[in-house]
Amino acid sequence: MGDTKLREQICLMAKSLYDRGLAHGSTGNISARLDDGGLLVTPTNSSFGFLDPARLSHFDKNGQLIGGDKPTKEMSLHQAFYDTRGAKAGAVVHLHSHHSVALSLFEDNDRDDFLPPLTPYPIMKLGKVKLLPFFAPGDAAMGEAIRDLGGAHSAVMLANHGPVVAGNDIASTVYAMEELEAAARLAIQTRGESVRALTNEQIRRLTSTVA
Ligand SMILES: O=C(CO)COP(=O)(O)O
Ligand SMILES: [Zn+2]
Repeated sequence: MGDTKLREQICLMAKSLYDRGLAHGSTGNISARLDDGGLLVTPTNSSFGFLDPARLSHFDKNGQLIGGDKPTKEMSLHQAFYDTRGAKAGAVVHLHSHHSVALSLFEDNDRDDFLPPLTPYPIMKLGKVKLLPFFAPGDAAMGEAIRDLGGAHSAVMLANHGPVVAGNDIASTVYAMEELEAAARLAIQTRGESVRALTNEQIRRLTSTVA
């Protein structure tokens, strides 16, 4: 996407997340690829509700900061997804969304498949979400942890911190993130109840026809 349009889209998506309580205070960050291989990134300590398109951090295709405010302190996290997922990664979104964080606090999570398989869309849009250990905001070690996954996951959950999703473009990445949060919410609401989860066969069919 071109510069002007992408700036507008990042700010529009960020405000939509903020308005619905998915990105409170100054939490979260977004990055997205420009047509020329550069990156637009939300500035550090900015609120998703009040982003200025003209002040987004702008990196050229060689990773040099060439404009805008100081970028998010989670650049290592974002860069690790771009480096390991290649052309599949056109945008990365990180949030501190409430239900995803809440679900990560329980001891009995499946670390290789964080979300219980209750409904189709999270499976279709995210695949298996890897649960990673806690990393403090700004810790470059989380970038290394993503690199260690070798690009196998489009979504990870940082325990006690927040989810990170990479996707083809800004819109589909935000939508996938919303699936993660909705699935975590459903998992919490049904926790301890005797629910009918999707069967392995149903999951297999969903993942073989991902759209
Ligand atoms: O989510 C955040 C830290 O993990 C927000 O950090 P930034 O304000 O630097 O983007
Ligand atoms: Zn964070």
